[in-house]
Amino acid sequence: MSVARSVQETMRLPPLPTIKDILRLYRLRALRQLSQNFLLDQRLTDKIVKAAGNIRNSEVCEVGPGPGGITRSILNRGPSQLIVIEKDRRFKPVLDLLEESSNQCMKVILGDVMNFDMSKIFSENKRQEWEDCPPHIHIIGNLPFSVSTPLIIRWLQAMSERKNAWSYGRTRLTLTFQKEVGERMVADIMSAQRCRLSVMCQNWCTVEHKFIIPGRAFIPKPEVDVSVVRFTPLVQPQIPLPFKLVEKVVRNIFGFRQKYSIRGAETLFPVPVRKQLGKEMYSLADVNPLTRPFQLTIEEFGRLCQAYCSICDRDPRLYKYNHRAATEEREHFDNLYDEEQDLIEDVPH
Ligand SMILES: C[S@@+](CC[C@H](N)C(=O)[O-])C[C@H]1O[C@@H](n2cnc3c(N)ncnc32)[C@H](O)[C@@H]1O
Repeated sequence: MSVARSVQETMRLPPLPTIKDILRLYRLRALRQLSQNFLLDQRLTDKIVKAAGNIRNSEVCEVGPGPGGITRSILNRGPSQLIVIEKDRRFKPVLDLLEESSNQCMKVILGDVMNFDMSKIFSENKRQEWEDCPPHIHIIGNLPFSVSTPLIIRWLQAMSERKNAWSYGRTRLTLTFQKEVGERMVADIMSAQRCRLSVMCQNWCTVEHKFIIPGRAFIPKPEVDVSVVRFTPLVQPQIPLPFKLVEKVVRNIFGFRQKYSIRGAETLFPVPVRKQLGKEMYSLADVNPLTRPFQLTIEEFGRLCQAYCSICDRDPRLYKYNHRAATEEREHFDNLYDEEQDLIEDVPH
């Protein structure tokens, strides 16, 4: 019998707080005041944890445990360690009770997951080389939608730099998102949902849309349904370039979703040279400028990013150009290139 199993069998977890308990605990009339949607149905919390894969003897970090529904399902599956990171200190007493019953398997950390550095929280012996199998470390969470989407962007960047939890190797993530966001993350080319998020997620990860939880399963019920999505970082991203650079090119190209993709690519450059450099970028990349953004494969985005780099390496000031910057900064660039264009045109051919 494994150590994890014997620990699990002696564990007596306190019952999950009921809706009434939560209302009483927080002296609330309505749960809506907490701006959170809780999952108190154990069949569903078990299903989320199962979607993460086999976590027995693994180290797990749960983000946003709240009253601990998913936490219980994690503990019941026998991890060797569970660290939970919760921002709202009102959940601390409930989580402390769970910690006490967990045979020292669980640790509660009050903190904001957006700025939390996980590069030291797991055991050293769990580290794996990036090229090896993913480590026996899992991150699981049902966070508010307003947190989970910016968080995954931040974490994709951390993965690309092998920082944070990804200093341990290709740590897997199982998270919930608003259904439409989850569908965008896995959207293929030509699909209506294909967007910047699809390209960014799929460039660094294998993304699996596991299942949908109807909004009515949550308390209080959100207006939308919820997707459970699992991310496994790729050994080699399809576009092996810095995150910020890829993000900039993909964001600009999707800036005009229904237009020819070259229209968005042109906004990477100051107005006076925009048409000319946009054309050069597509020619260098050997991509048809009349494709729409959602028709471009990640490989084509990769060639466009490489072409953008070649153009900027010739004139590194271009790397700094941002067509969404404050008017003053943008105009500075536009005037600069306007004057230079005049000079070029004045030179006799
Ligand atoms: C939607 S509730 C879900 C709670 C629980 N996981 C469940 O499924 O019932 C989200 C939880 O995330 C916590 N949370 C929100 N923002 C957070 C952040 N930035 N860092 C850590 N926890 C956060 C909230 O306090 C809340 O407990």
